[in-house]
Amino acid sequence: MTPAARIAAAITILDRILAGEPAEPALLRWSRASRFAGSGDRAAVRDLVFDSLRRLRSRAALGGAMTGRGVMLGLCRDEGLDPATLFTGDGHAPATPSPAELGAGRMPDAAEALDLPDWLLPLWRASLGAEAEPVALAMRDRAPVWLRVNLRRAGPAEAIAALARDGIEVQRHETLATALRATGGARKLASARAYREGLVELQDLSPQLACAALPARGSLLDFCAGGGGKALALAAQGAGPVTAHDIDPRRMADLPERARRAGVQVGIASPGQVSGRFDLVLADVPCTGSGTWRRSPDAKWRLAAADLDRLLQLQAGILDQAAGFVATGGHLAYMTCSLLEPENGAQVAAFLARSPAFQPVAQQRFTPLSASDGFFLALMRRR
Ligand SMILES: C[S@@+](CC[C@H](N)C(=O)[O-])C[C@H]1O[C@@H](n2cnc3c(N)ncnc32)[C@H](O)[C@@H]1O
Repeated sequence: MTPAARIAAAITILDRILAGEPAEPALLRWSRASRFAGSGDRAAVRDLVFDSLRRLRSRAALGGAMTGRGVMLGLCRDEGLDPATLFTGDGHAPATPSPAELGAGRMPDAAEALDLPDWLLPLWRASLGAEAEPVALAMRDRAPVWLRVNLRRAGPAEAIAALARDGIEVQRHETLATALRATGGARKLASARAYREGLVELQDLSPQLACAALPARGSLLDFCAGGGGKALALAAQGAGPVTAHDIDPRRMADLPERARRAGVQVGIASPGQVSGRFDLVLADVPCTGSGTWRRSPDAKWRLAAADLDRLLQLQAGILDQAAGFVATGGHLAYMTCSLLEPENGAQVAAFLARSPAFQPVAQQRFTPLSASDGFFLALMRRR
């Protein structure tokens, strides 16, 4: 595909997303209907779509319309490309822009330039204070790929060498020995030996830092285990026995295989079948995901105030339930991948106010300025 044909494809996909289709199915539908597109084309079209979604408002302002064409004309202006060289109307290229289209673009206003929805902006500012603008701007860029070295299988040097043999270059984090940032060849990871044999796992730096700050000794219950990323990290750090639980067991379907590959033991508890008390209970609750909008940028535009209200209630209920499984002297770790204070500090403050058996131990918010994805951890202890 020519660069112009890739832009035309991105226009089609963006129009579907703007009409309400989620991004991943829209990309998949295009891929299935475009057998002529090679893997390089698919990756390039995906990047065009995701880069545009991260910067949707500013690009639509620059391009003069909240449409696939408007957003792609905005990309040309943003990146200093002459639209006339890509919007040629030749072959599979997009049609030549009309004079009205060419005249419609303008500079984004202050809110558009941050690429956040209007309704969210006051809450974003209240949550992040002086970091609100730099974090919003960081969320407009692609997220880095981070790997976690699984110390059960290999040390960092061995993992780095195995990755290098498969053409994957990494850089070590300054303080966390198990965290490696992929700087080249990340697309080859799924087939790399280091990944297939469990020497490394894909895990963002922020949850890695959060897990490293937890007391990983004794029994662990991961109450909202999902795919089990945190349970695996803590098992590798030495927690055990480890029990994974999720209200939707299908979300844990791959966990036994992931645990086998990682060389750790994880027991699976069916919904409602958890019993006893644990030294450490994780409540990695469902949240807005506002810290991970670089990876799922369409979620930024789909979130509504009513979703946040519903999530706040769900989180409070899960915290109360999970707290019931913490042993005396044990710890409760509340985690979100959100940057919004009502889901983070305020949720924890309300829990502590209604749960005198618990005392706060530590709280930390991670952002792209200090770590990688937006993430929140509160550690509490049962007296
Ligand atoms: C943020 S995800 C967990 C991600 C996971 N810990 C990981 O590291 O990959 C939240 C999970 O909470 C689960 N969940 C939602 N409501 C729940 C509830 N009431 N009890 C337990 N799990 C719940 C969801 O099914 C979802 O898998």
